[in-house]
Amino acid sequence: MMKNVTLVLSDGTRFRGKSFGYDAPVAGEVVFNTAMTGYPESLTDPSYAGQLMVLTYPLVGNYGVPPFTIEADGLPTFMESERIHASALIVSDYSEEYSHWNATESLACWLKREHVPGITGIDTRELTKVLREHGVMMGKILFDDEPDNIPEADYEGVNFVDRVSCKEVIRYNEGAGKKVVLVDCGVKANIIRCLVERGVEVVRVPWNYDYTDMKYDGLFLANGPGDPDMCSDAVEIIRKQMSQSTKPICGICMGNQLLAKAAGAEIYKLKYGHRGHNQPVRFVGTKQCFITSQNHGYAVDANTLDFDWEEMFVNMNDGSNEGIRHTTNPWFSSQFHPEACSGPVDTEFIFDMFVTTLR
Ligand SMILES: NC(=O)CC[C@H](N)C(=O)O
Repeated sequence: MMKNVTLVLSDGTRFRGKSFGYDAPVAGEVVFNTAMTGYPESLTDPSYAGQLMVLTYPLVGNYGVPPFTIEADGLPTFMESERIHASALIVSDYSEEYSHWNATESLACWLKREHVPGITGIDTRELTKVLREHGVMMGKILFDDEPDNIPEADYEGVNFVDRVSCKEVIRYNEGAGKKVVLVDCGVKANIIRCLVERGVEVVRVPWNYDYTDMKYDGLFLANGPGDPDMCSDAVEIIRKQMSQSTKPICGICMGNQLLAKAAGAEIYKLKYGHRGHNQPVRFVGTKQCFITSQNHGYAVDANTLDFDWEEMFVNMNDGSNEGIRHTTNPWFSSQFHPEACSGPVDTEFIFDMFVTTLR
């Protein structure tokens, strides 16, 4: 029997639903994602740490969950990390039946095993309208048969990157050729896969590791959860690296924000963020538009970029920054996810640009 639950937003708005995942109350930042598919990838994306993920696509669970297998290179075959990072999943209509060639279990089983609450029967269209008007809010999932005795969650003041980053150095593709230091703020596996596939050696280091005395050919700044202002240690190290050499640097999402901060620019919080598979971005200086996969709540204030930096991509919906580049050095980054997983793969050329600059 599914238990009755209530989702309570910080402005007091309530939504009634049923629990289909792990039965436990939870609090976090409520954010919506407009993608039609990709719940295994999104749930395991470490950038969702601390967030209750609302899917606007109504029917969820109908293709089940792929197996958790690990490849010879140490990366999961179908997931973006070792576990679910989102604090909960909120859907309109959970499908108990599932069918897919690669499914080995249901979404409900997976959520239960990973101790992650999932709720269904929520009017996600109404909920999304509330979040769009008000902006993202903190929220709680409460069980009707239990008193509200969980503490309010904090989001902005928490260093989620420190929680999800690796704790020691991990190497992939050793001896392959050009060596890339990957700063793990909460890296998605497909960023590593995209680098490994292009024949580079990847040295994955914790977010606050000082790599500036190491021997390597390029620096890659990964995605990660929470407020980039929590990562000043990483910013200082990037700044040190930029003052020492003109080695190539590339960043994705949190990586874009950290590179911008290292360059002296400011970050602000978007009203409700960009999460989904169909965010249009324009490649500045061209008439090319790409449909991109995104998951971020903060953005770079392009007006605060120094004279030797410029915008590389701009969001065509709201004009916000989607990437920056240095005017002379091979330093650039994207706010969107060129590695997809899930979402369109049209911007994977960012990895080619980076690997070309290494050579
Ligand atoms: N996917 C990411 O790297 C997200 C970056 C940052 N946590 C944000 O929300 O903007």
